[in-house]
Amino acid sequence: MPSDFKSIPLIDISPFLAKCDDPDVAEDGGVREVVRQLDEACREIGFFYVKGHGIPDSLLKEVRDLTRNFFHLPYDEKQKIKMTAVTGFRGYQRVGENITKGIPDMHEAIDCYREVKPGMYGDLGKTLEGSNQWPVNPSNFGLVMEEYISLLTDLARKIMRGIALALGGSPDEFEGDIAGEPFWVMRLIGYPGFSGSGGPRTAENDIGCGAHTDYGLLTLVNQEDDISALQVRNRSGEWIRAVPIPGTFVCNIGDMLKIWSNGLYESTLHQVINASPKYRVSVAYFYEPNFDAAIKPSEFCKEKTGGKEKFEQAVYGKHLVSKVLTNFVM
Ligand SMILES: N=C(N)NCCCC[C@H](N)C(=O)O
Ligand SMILES: O=C(O)CCC(=O)C(=O)O
Ligand SMILES: [Fe+2]
Repeated sequence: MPSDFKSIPLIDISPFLAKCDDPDVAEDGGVREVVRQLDEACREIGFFYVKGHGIPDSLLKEVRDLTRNFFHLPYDEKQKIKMTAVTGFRGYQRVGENITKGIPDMHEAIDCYREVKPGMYGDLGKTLEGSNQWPVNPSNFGLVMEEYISLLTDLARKIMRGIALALGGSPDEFEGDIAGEPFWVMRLIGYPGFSGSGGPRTAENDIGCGAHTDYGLLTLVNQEDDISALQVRNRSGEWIRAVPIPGTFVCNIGDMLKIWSNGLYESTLHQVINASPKYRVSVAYFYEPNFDAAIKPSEFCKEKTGGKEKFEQAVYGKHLVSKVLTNFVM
């Protein structure tokens, strides 16, 4: 359960990043302070901002600019990389194609996943087999995105080392069988501005992305600097805004970390409503377990939470595929 938080904390992770791969990482004072802040944010909220993450501001902006420019192209151009079951659900989906709890979301997106080669995970992986579809214009689109993905994969792996320490484990708790071969998902998302001309606002025309939790371990959202649209639900059901803080990522916990920590950390409900007249883009990167990892409450988290398993084991890839298949009707 999240608490009745009213705002989301900002954590400067630079002291931790400097030491996170050292064998004696847990002994450093600066590291311990970052770990304490991570623990508090993950227990009470499931969301936090990070700064001091080392990803240049210029790259964060370039990725958003490429995304925005693509969505501003005519539909004919965008549908050249259309997402279908045949493309392994990779590619472009238009506004209203993604569905959350039965209601079409008011966003368009390009969905990307770590490559899945034919037969790689047997039947489990079939749905997502394929490689990503990048727009051909501008010609560096795919390269920039792949560079970004590789930097974020490394950053997320490091933050997960901090989270492992925050839970009271060893730093490499999530490496090996859990996330030694991390799957990742990335969504380039565009939310049309609210025009006010389509009549009164209803759930059907208002919600950029309906209330949901994320599926994996840790999400890093690169959002627009000047539009506040992402909202996070606290214990009383109030929606607290994750107002943009330029140069930061909004991070949040996914379902697999909730299970692994036996509920010590929560995957918190969130939604997106773009009430501004301006078009909003965001780029959400999801750091996930190994595709075929079976995730269950860890022994030491179980001990800390009364000794009983609160959640059943889940195979990450199965969880993801079941979501993908209900997010789109095709
Ligand atoms: N890979 C992640 N986490 N994607 C989040 C998308 C959330 C919306 C989706 N229709 C849903 O209902 O889950
Ligand atoms: O656009 C955002 O700020 C968040 C998007 C999100 O929650 C998601 O794609 O899972
Ligand atoms: Fe989300």
